[in-house]
Amino acid sequence: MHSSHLLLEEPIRMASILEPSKSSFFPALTKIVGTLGPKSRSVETLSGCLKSGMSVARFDFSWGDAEYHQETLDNLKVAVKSTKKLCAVMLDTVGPELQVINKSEKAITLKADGLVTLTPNQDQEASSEVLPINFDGLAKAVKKGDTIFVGQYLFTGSETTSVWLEVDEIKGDDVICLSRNAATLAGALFTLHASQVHIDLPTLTEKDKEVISTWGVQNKIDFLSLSYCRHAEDVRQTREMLKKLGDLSQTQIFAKIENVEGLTHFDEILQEADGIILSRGNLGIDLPPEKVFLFQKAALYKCNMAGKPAVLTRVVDSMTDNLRPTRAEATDVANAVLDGSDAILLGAETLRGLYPVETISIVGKICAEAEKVFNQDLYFKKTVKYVGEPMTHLESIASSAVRAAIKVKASVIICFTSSGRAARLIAKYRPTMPVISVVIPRVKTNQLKWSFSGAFEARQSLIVRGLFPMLADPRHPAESTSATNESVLKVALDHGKQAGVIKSHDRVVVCQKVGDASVVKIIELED
Ligand SMILES: Nc1ncnc2c1ncn2[C@@H]1O[C@H](COP(=O)(O)OP(=O)(O)O)[C@@H](O)[C@H]1O
Ligand SMILES: C=C(OP(=O)(O)O)C(=O)O
Ligand SMILES: [K+]
Ligand SMILES: [Mg+2]
Repeated sequence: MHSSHLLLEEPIRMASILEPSKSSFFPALTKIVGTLGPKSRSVETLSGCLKSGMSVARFDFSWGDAEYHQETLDNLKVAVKSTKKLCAVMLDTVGPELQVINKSEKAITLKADGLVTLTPNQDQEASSEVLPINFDGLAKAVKKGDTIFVGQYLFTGSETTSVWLEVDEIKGDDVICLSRNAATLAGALFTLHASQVHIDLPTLTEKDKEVISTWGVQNKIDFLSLSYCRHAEDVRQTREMLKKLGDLSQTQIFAKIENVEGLTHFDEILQEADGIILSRGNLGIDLPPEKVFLFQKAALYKCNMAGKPAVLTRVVDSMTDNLRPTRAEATDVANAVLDGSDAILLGAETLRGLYPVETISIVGKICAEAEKVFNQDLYFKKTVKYVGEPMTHLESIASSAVRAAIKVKASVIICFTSSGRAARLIAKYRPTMPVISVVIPRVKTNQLKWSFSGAFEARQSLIVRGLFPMLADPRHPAESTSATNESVLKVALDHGKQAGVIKSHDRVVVCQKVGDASVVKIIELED
């Protein structure tokens, strides 16, 4: 059993597999993003989600109005306060998503080998023969033989509510399709995916812009998930827009790659974006099944080398209705970690699933097991080689901190940072222990009032593998004199001890600036 991503050089003792894992304060280094909805919006459930390891909450504006999402977010804030677990907020756009309009919400039955017409005429009632859609350019975009997929929002693939259509004929603005399987479309929202077809709609729609500039601004969103990102220009335009929205100039843009168009422009998109979401729900139907794993591995590698966080979606769909993942899903979660994901995004599982808390907990446990056998040594060498020489000073410091921490078996790395850059660079080298990133607030002014930076930077590390933020007291001056360094370090150590990640006699690696010099120091605790 030899795989370069695994640290299993010796044949492992089978009995050791059965040894129970030690529980720790941090369920896993890998982060979990939960999509919030009907089954995950009470304060009680949200508290459970936070305690079991969700550190980013995703609000998907493909459905639901601003008021509904606000109620959920307000409950989340209550849960954050009572559990004392930080959680970042991600707004997910609608983008050029095609949807079936079923006003009556009556169930629609489609027969295998039956014909069904997709029409932009929304005055027509949805029925077994006609499905009205929200886009009038489909007839021009597809041709006979193309594949179109219609499924329940966040379809899991195992429902009988999704249908595979083959384009049979184009008639004016209508597209007549042959249904390849029988299905009953039940529910309020159906999305439509035309495989490998360019949809001539903007990546950021008017509705998206409105939601971002109202709901997004009010809630100071940490992340914008840019659905159906297809070009680097999509990210640049979104960035321009955010810049004009006050605090949102600090919002990070995560480009969601969901189709072949995004895959084709992946390198340029990665350069512009702050992070990437590999949206396997849609990619899994846009790509031939045998190619999905290849894109996953290649894209994660590129994100890792660029030092940008990568999020993978759709890992345990079957847990929407079940307490245990399938064997394939359980293995898939572990492989996501070994392939280099920073975070796992749960969709239907937390949104409308029966077991949101249990799902987060099980995914976290699988991630933690996989992290233990991740071949950090090989990964580290590969990354150093990729970066080449000369390294920037900061990158050299960051990689040295990780190397030192592993050599002395440190229990944590404590990294001082204001912009978050140093902590992100440490995470890039995938330390095997948690990194407490102590974000030192900086005073800023817009000539009207004073405020402190740091909150965005702290929350934005909640999506990066291994980083656990702590916001330092703003009364500590930002300049790094040795007296302030010592007092902030003491607070960080106390925080680590309270959390149970640091014990007496542990070694801790600290990365900070002393005067003008960046230093990595190793401290050994007494009691
Ligand atoms: N307020 C601070 N006190 C002590 N050291 C700091 C502080 N802020 C950053 N550092 C250290 O300075 C170096 C540069 O880190 P970086 O995150 O790029 O800083 P900045 O926030 O100034 O961009 C790193 O070694 C980091 O640990
Ligand atoms: C998360 C996904 O997308 P959506 O925004 O449609 O839920 C996905 O396709 O994997
Ligand atoms: K969406
Ligand atoms: Mg999707």
